[in-house]
Amino acid sequence: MGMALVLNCGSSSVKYQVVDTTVDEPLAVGLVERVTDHSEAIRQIIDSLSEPGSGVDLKQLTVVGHRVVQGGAEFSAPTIIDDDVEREIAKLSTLAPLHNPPNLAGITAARQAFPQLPHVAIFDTAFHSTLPEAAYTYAIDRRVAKEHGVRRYGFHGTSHSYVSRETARLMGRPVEDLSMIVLHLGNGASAAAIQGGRSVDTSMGLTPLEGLVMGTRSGDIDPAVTLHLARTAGMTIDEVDALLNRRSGMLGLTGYSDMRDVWRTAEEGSHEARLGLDVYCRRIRGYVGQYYAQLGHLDAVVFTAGVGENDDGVRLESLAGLTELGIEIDPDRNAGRKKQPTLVSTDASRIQVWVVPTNEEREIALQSIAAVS
Ligand SMILES: Nc1ncnc2c1ncn2[C@@H]1O[C@H](COP(=O)(O)OP(=O)(O)O)[C@@H](O)[C@H]1O
Ligand SMILES: CC(=O)OP(=O)(O)O
Ligand SMILES: [Mg+2]
Repeated sequence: MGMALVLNCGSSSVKYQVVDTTVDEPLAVGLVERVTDHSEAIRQIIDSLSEPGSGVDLKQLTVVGHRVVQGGAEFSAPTIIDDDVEREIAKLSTLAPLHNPPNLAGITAARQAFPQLPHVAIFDTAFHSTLPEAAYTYAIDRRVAKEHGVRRYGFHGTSHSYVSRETARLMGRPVEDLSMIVLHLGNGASAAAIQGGRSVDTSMGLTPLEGLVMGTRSGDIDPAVTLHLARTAGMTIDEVDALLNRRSGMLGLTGYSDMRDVWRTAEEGSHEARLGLDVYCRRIRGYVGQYYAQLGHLDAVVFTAGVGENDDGVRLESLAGLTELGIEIDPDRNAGRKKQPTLVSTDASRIQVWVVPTNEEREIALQSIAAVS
């Protein structure tokens, strides 16, 4: 039992929740957008929670839980934060350049605001620590890989873990008996193959750049694209980094990183927007096929996060044409945004397709409270 303030500090936003384990709904939930200064954002959050009528008594807090994206090989469990842990998280920033720096800024500001409380880091990478060696190993010189820690880590683990357990519960079967593919499609996006509740493959790699097409990130490309741009276009490493992480994906293809804008312009007749959607959905379909083959048996495909929960067009198009593989969406069940878990496959579909809203903040709260109990 306990009460947690959860901070999910992103590159441009801070999401927060106050969670009491004895209550299903959060006591407070919010989002501060267009954040440039995380100390300032956290001060704003604390001010608004301190107001009478906020529904929260901050004196009741027992822990502050922080989302940290990259935990590297060091962290595979919830970790109580001290100065050493903060330094380790800072060192891992090169392996999650859009994420660990804001995560850390949030930790520093919150430790100053609540010095008397324990602070716990919950890592995106932790759930993927079960990846088999063959799934996390890149086919490069193994001495170079070992010396520089080059391997696949995987991200969005808190979401993949929560959503896979929630899906098993909804299907009325033990998660230990199920094989599923979870598609976390937010601004960042990743697929995970989950067997018996354990992650056995995932599309993000050393950093959150690999895999699916995302809002501003390219996902999979030939690594020689980087070399080519450096050699023939004279781009620096930092320029290529910014290109692939910040100016690619849907933004690079269509001019918009938000799927609502992409659909709108596609419907207005933009060829680029329509092509962007085709590239996005084709990549998802490819990963579903790949993970289906790796798992050998599949019970469910699950959509979650901003795009997965809200974008019926992406769901429909990415799983189109898979009836022979036992995957068939029902267009009527699929239609619309899903605020609640929803079965969207036909009754004839051998493999169930679900939309299950994620709740990273609640999961972080529960894990943080457990870590200090
Ligand atoms: N109604 C909607 N229809 C289609 N896409 C949506 C809708 N609402 C949100 N999205 C998509 O969800 C994305 C944000 O997803 P989210 O999971 O909140 O991302 P993050 O946690 O990375 O900020 C937006 O960029 C947008 O593409
Ligand atoms: C790891 C990652 O890509 O996170 P987000 O989707 O929040 O950007
Ligand atoms: Mg997210």
